[in-house]
Amino acid sequence: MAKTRVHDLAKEYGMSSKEMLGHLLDMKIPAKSASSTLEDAYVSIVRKQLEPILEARAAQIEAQKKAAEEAKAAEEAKAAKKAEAERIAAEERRERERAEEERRRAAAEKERERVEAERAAAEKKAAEEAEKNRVHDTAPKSIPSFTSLLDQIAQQEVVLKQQSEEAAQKKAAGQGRSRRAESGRGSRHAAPAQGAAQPAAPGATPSTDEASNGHKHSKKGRRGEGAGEDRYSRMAREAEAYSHTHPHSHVVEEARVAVEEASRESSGRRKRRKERRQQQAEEAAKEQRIEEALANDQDISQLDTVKVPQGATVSELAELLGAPANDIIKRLFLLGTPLTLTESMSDELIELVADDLGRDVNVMSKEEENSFTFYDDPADLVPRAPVVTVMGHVDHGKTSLLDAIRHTGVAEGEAGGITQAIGASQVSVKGRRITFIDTPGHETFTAMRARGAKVTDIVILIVAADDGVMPQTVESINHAKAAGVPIIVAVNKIDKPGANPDKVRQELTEYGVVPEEWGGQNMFANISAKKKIGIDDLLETVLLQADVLELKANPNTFASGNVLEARLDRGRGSVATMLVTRGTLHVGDAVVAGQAYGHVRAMLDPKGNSVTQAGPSDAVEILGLSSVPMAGDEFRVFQDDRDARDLADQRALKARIEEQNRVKHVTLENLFDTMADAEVKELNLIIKADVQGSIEALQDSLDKMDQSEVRINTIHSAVGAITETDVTLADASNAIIIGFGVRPEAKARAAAERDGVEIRSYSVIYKAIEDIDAARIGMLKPTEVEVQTGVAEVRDTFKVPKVGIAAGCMVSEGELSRDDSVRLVRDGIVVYEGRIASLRRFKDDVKSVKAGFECGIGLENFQDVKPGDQIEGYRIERVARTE
Ligand SMILES: Nc1nc2c(ncn2[C@@H]2O[C@H](COP(=O)(O)OP(=O)(O)OP(=O)(O)O)[C@@H](O)[C@H]2O)c(=O)[nH]1
Repeated sequence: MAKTRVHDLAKEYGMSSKEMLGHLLDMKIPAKSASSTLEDAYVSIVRKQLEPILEARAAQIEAQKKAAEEAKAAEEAKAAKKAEAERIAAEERRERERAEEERRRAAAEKERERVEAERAAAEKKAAEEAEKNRVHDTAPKSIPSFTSLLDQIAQQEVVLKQQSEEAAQKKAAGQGRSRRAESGRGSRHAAPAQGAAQPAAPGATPSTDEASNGHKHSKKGRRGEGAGEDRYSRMAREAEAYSHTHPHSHVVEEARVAVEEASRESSGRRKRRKERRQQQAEEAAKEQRIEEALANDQDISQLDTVKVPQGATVSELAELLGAPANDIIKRLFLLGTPLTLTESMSDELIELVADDLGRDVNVMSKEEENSFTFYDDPADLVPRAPVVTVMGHVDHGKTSLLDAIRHTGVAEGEAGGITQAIGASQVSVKGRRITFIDTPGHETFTAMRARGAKVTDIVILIVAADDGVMPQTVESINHAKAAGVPIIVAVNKIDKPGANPDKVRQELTEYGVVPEEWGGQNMFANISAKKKIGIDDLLETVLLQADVLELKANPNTFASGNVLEARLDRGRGSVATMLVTRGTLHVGDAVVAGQAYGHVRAMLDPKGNSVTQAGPSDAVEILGLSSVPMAGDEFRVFQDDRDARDLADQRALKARIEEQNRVKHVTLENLFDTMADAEVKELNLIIKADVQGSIEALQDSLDKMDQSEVRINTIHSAVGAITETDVTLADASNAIIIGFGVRPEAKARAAAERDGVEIRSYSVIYKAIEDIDAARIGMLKPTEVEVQTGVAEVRDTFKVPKVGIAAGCMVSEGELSRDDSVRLVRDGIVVYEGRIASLRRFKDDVKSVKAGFECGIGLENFQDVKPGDQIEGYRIERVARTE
């Protein structure tokens, strides 16, 4: 059903998420935060209820909009009116100036005419006088001479010129700047234009005009006068005058605002363009992600989800979500879980905070986090062998079936008849290969079996015909179904009297496993693993199922796949069984698997043959890794050695930080429980084992224990010897260290003694479970306690008649007694557990040897002693239970 998020709905209604959440609360509709989703039914209720509110809001918004528009229009009208008034005033002023100029010019003309008339009159009078003098032959002394008259005229002309120049200067004072501002027009060209501002005097003589303009103007300039004032000059003058008279004019202001707006718009456009480009790039990237996800059969609905590693710190989460760390701290505080930046968060907290922020997160386990995604062109894919896992109830015949398939005697060699680690084998049927992953069969190995189903293509469910469907049969079905792996049923032990294969078929239908012949999906084969009946038929069925699945992979690329099992081998170091799922793995390749890194030094196929390469669906054991990866870790080859090393280093660093944080790890659950039940006791454990399978088996059993009174916390678990770091961690967190098939290093033992940390070692898983259970009931009131007696270091070995190989030792700690139980430890791994066959000092049998003395030790039924080994002595002391 389609769902709508609260914040989307809020946005649609133009309200904040908070407001919407308030409405939802009023309507009693459950919604936690802005990102909570609402069912369609709720959404329609919300729409109905919010209708009146919406209408009122819409009306309000409309009214506001209208008022704003009206105010804007009024403002505009006012501005226009003001501008018009100013324009009219400017026009009037210009008109006045023009009239004044006209008047001045008319006066000057009148004056010139008067002077001209006077001059003419004077000339006439002078001429008459001269005629008179000539007639009377005497020169009258009182009559002005012609020269003086000319001088008089000249003086009058100077006055006229001065008047004219004054007028011109007055005008020029207002025009000078605008002329200079006039682009492409020099002042020499603009100057004649000022004369042209007045109506040109048709009768004006060149001399008069030149006199008024200082005789500087060219003919061209004078021609311009006739065409009226230059347009640009006038505009400039007007603008200048306007800006002077109206220094804060709204027009100027409006222009400035308009320019700003325009530039803002252009930067806004740029921003929008950039955003659009970004959006397009994001969409393209998303499309590609979707294509790749589809090609890899992934869930595309998860693409917008932020991936957060399990145990992320507050600052890491902030960075991943792109949210301020303070914001997250605040939210955590409100949730009642105050954490600092460097403290890690539980899965629930991460999800709660992210939900609060309206984000989708996927809290990834280490396995998921370390997984790689590859994309192959379909053209590069070629058919590959099926990978098969045999599952079923204990003793229904898994080992016998694998044995029958391999024609080897594995079942007889197995300690206690229980397969304890994932191995792999490969068989060839009709020229086609099938890879088998050998999963363990006891109930405690459920976790590992689940992983077996994950890496496999087909599950063979083995059901004993005499026993029928049992609890682990059902579990196996569930695991296979959860992993989406098809099930082929092998009905075993059909050789037994009373075997009823059809009854098995009938029972299985209840669990959705229906034979093809009955119209179902599952292929069935009746077999006898012991008598090797029907095995070929079963294998052919497997090939048939593989054909249906059309299994393919690209072999021509760098290799990747999964670690099936890994352990620390005393001679060879880290040994890992890898299943190649893609590409081809070569000797010499740089590999990263979990935190382990290294070059493939050597490769062995399931038969123990040395090989140089392994392709898709091949399982190989590889040597050369720096440390022991975890079963289930993904591995991949890097072309550049440095990349491989960097990735492994990063992961190791991250793991260390997480481990440090784990001690102060807080979960909501813890918090609530502690508050609810202050009496709750906790048993903290650190589990170290020789193989990952043992850890998972132990953990699985622990999880099933009743933890209502005592909570069992595994604060750390890993493959390898018990180290000083483990003891430090145990000390800091008040934990007990459980060693399964491993022993503490000398430094670790010393630290444990110093700090009072308890280390308990086991070789049988059930014993460990039993002890922990006992501890849980009585909060560690064990009936048996192991007491360490002494430790001897093997310096040399020698042959002793009847005893075999004996060890020349130096007792380094305590006192070793003849009756002590012992274990032989090599590189932190328990190689042997048993008793002392002989204890001697210089050929004499002795009862005990103290620290600092040499001795010869022979072990019961064990000859493989090597220099450097440690022999640890211990006694089991019984302690009476007090309850
Ligand atoms: N009669 C008969 N006995 C069988 C057959 N297959 C296995 N068995 C016996 O059943 C017992 C259990 O067989 P396993 O192969 O060890 O069974 P498993 O499921 O591997 O057991 P775990 O490893 O303990 O989970 C052994 O004693 C086998 O000899 C069969 O086809 N017929």
